[in-house]
Amino acid sequence: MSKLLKPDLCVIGAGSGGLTVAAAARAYGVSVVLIEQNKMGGNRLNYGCVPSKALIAAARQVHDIRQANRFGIRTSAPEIDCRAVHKHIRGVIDTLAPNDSEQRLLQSGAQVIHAPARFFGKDVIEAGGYTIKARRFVVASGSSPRVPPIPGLDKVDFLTNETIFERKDLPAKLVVLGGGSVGVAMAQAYQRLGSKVTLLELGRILYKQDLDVADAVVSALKSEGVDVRQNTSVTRVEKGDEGIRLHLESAGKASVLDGSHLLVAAGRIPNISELGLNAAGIAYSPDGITVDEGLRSVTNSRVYAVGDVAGGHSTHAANYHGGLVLRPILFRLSAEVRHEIVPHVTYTDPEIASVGMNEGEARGRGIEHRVLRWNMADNDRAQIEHETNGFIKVLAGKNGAILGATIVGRNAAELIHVWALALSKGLSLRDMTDYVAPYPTTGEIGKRAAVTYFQEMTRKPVLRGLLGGLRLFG
Ligand SMILES: Cc1cc2nc3c(=O)[nH]c(=O)nc-3n(C[C@H](O)[C@H](O)[C@H](O)COP(=O)(O)OP(=O)(O)OC[C@H]3O[C@@H](n4cnc5c(N)ncnc54)[C@H](O)[C@@H]3O)c2cc1C
Ligand SMILES: NC(=O)c1ccc[n+]([C@@H]2O[C@H](COP(=O)([O-])OP(=O)(O)OC[C@H]3O[C@@H](n4cnc5c(N)ncnc54)[C@H](O)[C@@H]3O)[C@@H](O)[C@H]2O)c1
Repeated sequence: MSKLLKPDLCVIGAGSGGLTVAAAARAYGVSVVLIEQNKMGGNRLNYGCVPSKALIAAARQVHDIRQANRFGIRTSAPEIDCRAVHKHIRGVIDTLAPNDSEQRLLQSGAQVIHAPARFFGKDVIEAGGYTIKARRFVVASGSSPRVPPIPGLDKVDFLTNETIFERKDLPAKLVVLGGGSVGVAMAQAYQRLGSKVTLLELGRILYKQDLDVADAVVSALKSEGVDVRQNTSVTRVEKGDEGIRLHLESAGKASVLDGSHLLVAAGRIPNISELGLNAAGIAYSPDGITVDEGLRSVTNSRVYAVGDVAGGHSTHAANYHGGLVLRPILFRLSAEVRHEIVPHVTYTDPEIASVGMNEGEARGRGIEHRVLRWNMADNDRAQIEHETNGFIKVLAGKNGAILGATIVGRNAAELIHVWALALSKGLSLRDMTDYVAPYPTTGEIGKRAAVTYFQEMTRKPVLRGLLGGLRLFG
């Protein structure tokens, strides 16, 4: 006999999206039941952002040591202690875990159930011996690694983001399948740590980025020794002498590639199949739960969806979604997702950070634009730091409107903040020149790019004539 709970709000999933909703709702005193079937903190803490960035940080240290001679500092080749690297990754997760813990939610007054949740009606969920009838539901069930239907893949061992960070040893010959944000970052990190990495991509690497942006990363990967193969498909996988053998096809030519390990980073699938969505009349597609602009299910008005299951692709998108759905749920206010203000980052070196439209999108949509560009090589701080690989591209619309910005370079994600704010607040290129930038900083590239928008104006004969006239007055 299951116990009946009747909270105001029931949240499925304790990842970034679900935790944001649950914690904020509790802060307003709303009764909340949160259901999580696996680890608190979801993908971000356990299998995604945190462990991957911790690994990348370790790999960056190795790279920087190898590059130290640029500053006149001689070092010997760094020795990598894989167990200690794993301990560092684990340590970061353990340090951050209390923020997402059950204890913290319990202290806030939420009830946490550890079990798979499933809808059994329009407003009923069952989980772990409880029946939960809530006024509103938020589905924040996230996504899982997509495993492509490659013959033989189901018969060999392969790694995904859910298993690779658990390893205490280094894959000797790592094959990475998929050249999206995850694949490229992992390929570079493992190569830096000492693996021999091959990166396989069906189409082009980082296909959502402009070609010049993606090329900056491809060149960096190649220069560091990663074997990058684009437009390459895997026709079959089997066990091989070294661990795994992949049969490849590229431009009509077949070849064979042996590796010790295979990392599948070929995209994500939303976690919807176990939720009983049909029983609740919740419409869905292969992309996730079908929601309106306010993230409400288009077919069940009691239900909202946030994060990866609602088409988000990042922790910050999940957090943003989480904050947004509280407006209608708690205050009966309207809400609308502004997709154009959500930044995207690829954590390679150089890093790629963007917000708003890129050049390809503007062209594809026939939107009038100008590209304002400033190279890292023309920035004093970048020269000082020997980090000259990269640039900023700002997309200017009519009357100095900002359509988007993409930054390529070390710590680009830190530099995109101001552009994310600009898009969020509707600032103009004039605004982006109208502040004092500290010198020497790489952030100056943004202001320099924005200034180029006004260069034509300084050459206008009318303005020059006016200046000449003013000089006559002494
Ligand atoms: C390798 C990697 C690196 C990444 N790095 C970054 C990064 O640096 N920055 C960034 O912003 N994004 C990054 N992302 C993306 C980011 O991790 C996700 O977008 C984010 O975690 C999504 O949060 P979420 O709350 O939607 O889902 P999740 O974090 O996936 O949480 C969903 C939770 O729901 C639970 N759940 C699912 N179904 C049920 C059910 N039926 N009952 C109960 N519980 C259920 C799951 O167990 C899970 O804990 C990365 C992704 C990967 C794979
Ligand atoms: N900072 C961030 O916001 C951040 C950082 C990392 C990841 N993420 C998110 O995590 C998610 C997962 O990233 P991802 O890189 O796995 O997915 P992705 O969809 O970005 O890229 C997957 C790539 O795999 C390729 N691919 C698919 N099948 C293949 C096959 N059979 N052989 C070779 N290549 C194949 C695709 O062509 C594509 O380029 C994305 O939604 C991403 O936005 C976000």
